[in-house]
Amino acid sequence: MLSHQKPTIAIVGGGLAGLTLSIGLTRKGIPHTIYESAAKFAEIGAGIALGPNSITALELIDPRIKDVLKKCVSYNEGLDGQGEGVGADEWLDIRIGEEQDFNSIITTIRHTGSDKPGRACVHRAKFLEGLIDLIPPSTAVFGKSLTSITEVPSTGKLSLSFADGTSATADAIIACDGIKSVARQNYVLTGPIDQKISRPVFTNDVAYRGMFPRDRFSQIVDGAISTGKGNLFCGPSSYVVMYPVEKGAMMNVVAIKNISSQKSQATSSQRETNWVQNVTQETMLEDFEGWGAPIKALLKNIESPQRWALYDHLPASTFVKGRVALMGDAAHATTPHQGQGAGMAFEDSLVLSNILGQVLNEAPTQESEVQETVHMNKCIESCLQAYDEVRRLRTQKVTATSREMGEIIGFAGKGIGRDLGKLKANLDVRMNWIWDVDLPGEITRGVVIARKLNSSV
Ligand SMILES: Cc1cc2nc3c(=O)[nH]c(=O)nc-3n(C[C@H](O)[C@H](O)[C@H](O)COP(=O)(O)OP(=O)(O)OC[C@H]3O[C@@H](n4cnc5c(N)ncnc54)[C@H](O)[C@@H]3O)c2cc1C
Repeated sequence: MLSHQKPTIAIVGGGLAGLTLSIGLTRKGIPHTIYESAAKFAEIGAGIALGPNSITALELIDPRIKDVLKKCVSYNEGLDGQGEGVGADEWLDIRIGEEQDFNSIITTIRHTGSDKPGRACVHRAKFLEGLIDLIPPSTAVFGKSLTSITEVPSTGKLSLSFADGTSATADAIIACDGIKSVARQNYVLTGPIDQKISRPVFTNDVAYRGMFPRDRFSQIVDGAISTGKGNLFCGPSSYVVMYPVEKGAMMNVVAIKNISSQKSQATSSQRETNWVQNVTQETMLEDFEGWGAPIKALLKNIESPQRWALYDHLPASTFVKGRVALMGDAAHATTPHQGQGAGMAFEDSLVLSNILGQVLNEAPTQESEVQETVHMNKCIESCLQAYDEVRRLRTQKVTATSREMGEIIGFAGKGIGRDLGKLKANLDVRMNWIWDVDLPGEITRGVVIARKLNSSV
């Protein structure tokens, strides 16, 4: 009797998607290797907000992530270490950012009816450090920049070629190589209609980022903005969001401007071919003319400002080709307006690691090595198809509604504009479908689909 063959899985990219998938696969006992192009795992020193769905996904991927979060998560001020207490359901205060009426409140967006706090924020680099500790040693190989994927008919394996001239083989490839994904452009989406879909699309939004020690922040805004919770200020075609990170020691600030109406020299898309540009403070401040003094003061205190062009993806017809799947930003990059890009990557990791874990582990042993390979490959394909079916529509809806969110909080929402009553009515409920997802139910749905596909001839 043959022993049961375990597939080898290649994860391309060790960002938040690749790392959480690796943790999930490890928990399910599925061997894998991460191929990362950089010399080490790295994240930028900015904050990231995690919705209730994101926290649930992380905790279900591996309960040890709870401990990682405990060490670095920040909740609204006054809540205990579990994020419980008065105001635990609050996500963001939405306020007017313009000089006139500065700081007047439009609404407080809340997440009600769940045990998860409405707001949880982490410092990216610190959170990443904690995740790295959960990856078994020798799981990752660095300096491996994927250039192409090919099938090897003689062995039934997939071959990964890297920029340094080396290659590797695997039974399945999960591409977590980010918004500019090579796997997306060169392997999964190569059909005639995929040219535009496979590449990132400039959304006409640009972002500026700042991080301030809490006391310094209070001094700059002269106490006008609370440091105890998340605040989002709205302005014309723009918004500025800020929230505490590092247990309240630091304040993360992100200022976003939609520049589609700035027609000065060339079209905005022609101008934003550089993803990150160094700009002068004057250029940055021009984008926030007419804003309240505390916001302008914050922007003035961002040293060496950089302007990040924001991109997302048009909806792909599939995330999967054979035994290669796209995950995280490689599959469905989104604007940050709903704070859900990483959250969707965590949900992907949870669903995919569980489908693979359950369905691969229950596959019956075959009589010959050849049959074993054929059966295992079919099983992998079924799992990836099921992942695609469960994850594609939800994640693409997040990308679409995120663009809408940007318009709404920039006073340009269709049928909403500057009507504060309509704005409140929309914002109060728009996140619920994202936050209230039944993740265990989604896993079960995926497993059922995979089993069904696997049993069909
Ligand atoms: C301004 C801004 C604010 C945001 N705020 C939030 C927020 O508050 N909440 C939230 O949930 N999300 C937020 N996001 C989105 C979030 O940052 C992303 O969705 C998330 O980081 C995607 O993770 P990823 O692992 O899929 O991709 P990435 O982080 O891009 O990681 C890709 C990895 O693959 C590697 N790689 C790339 N190409 C190759 C290759 N060819 N071969 C091998 N390795 C490769 C890279 O080095 C990298 O390590 C925000 C995004 C922006 C721009």
